[in-house]
Amino acid sequence: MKYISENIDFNIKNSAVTLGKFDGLHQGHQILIDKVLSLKEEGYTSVMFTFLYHPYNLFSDNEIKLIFTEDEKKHILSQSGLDVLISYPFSHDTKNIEPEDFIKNILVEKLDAKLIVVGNDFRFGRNRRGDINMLKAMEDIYGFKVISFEKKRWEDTIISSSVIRNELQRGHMERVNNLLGRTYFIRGKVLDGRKIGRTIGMPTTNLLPPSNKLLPPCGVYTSRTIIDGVSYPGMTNIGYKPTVGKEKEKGVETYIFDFSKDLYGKEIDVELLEYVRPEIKFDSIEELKVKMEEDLTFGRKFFNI
Ligand SMILES: Cc1cc2nc3c(=O)[nH]c(=O)nc-3n(C[C@H](O)[C@H](O)[C@H](O)COP(=O)(O)O)c2cc1C
Ligand SMILES: Nc1ncnc2c1ncn2[C@@H]1O[C@H](COP(=O)(O)OP(=O)(O)OP(=O)(O)O)[C@@H](O)[C@H]1O
Repeated sequence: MKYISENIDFNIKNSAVTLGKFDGLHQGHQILIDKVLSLKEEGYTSVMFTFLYHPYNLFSDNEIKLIFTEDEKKHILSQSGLDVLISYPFSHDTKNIEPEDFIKNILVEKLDAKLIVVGNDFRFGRNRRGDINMLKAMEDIYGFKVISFEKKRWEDTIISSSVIRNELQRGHMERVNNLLGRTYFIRGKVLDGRKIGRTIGMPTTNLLPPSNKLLPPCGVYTSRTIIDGVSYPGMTNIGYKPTVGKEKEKGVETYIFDFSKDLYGKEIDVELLEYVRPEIKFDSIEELKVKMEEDLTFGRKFFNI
């Protein structure tokens, strides 16, 4: 997969392009991705056009945190067969582009779009004035075709990134994973912890996600860790480790069942399955150790191991 970001001087030919923010690459997004992939088989260049920063970040002090960071998104899409991912810089200029100019300057001139694949509520350009009716009205002028989809639902809920972010902030992992249609994960390089885990007989892997990664509430979760394509069950603590001297950053620490290889420096994905309990500040490491043993017993039952 070709990845284009920051650079706005690209020139792609004969494309089938899907447009949007695509945070989470959820089931609804997947319909559009599958469509451009099927058009790839017909000879089109399959493209996802998205913006590098979540559009709200530029205009509010509160950074919008993402279900999947740019790296995680690239990781998922690089395995999908998509030809090109464009993360267009989101600046004041981009925000203020008139929708007609977006169609002409970007979709037609830079992407040579022949097919434009979007959800039926897709809006774009200054004041979100552009929509599928505007795109359809320009089909004959520019020689492209618009393919639009009804918004996919899960049970009674219309799936969207905002709904999933909301559930994630409440720690409703099963719901998050159902809405996503994939398992939420945190990708990162394994860091050195304080190495206290080893001394209490529980070696763990520590990840420190970037500040714009949306994490669920602090607490213990059942998890699966993907290492070199192999999935290992475990128990993950999300939080600040208050018992052993509070960390400044919210971290992701995992005990993997029956695993003893050294993982320092390795890139892993930690998938979260279910919330188990809150993170607790214990009065002693001994009490923490007892609780962690209980977590592992719970986990072994959960995974049937
Ligand atoms: C399953 C699990 C549950 C944990 N629960 C808590 C907790 O409730 N409170 C806490 O302060 N730390 C908790 N921790 C973090 C421990 O403090 C940490 O594993 C230990 O101090 C070792 O840290 P180190 O890897 O930095 O050496 C938990 C860790 C795991 C793996
Ligand atoms: N449930 C869905 N079913 C089908 N298409 C969808 C669905 N949700 C979004 N899309 C389409 O996927 C593309 C990317 O969507 P985008 O990420 O911009 O919106 P979203 O997932 O609804 O997020 P937000 O909650 O931030 O609006 C758009 O073309 C959008 O219309």
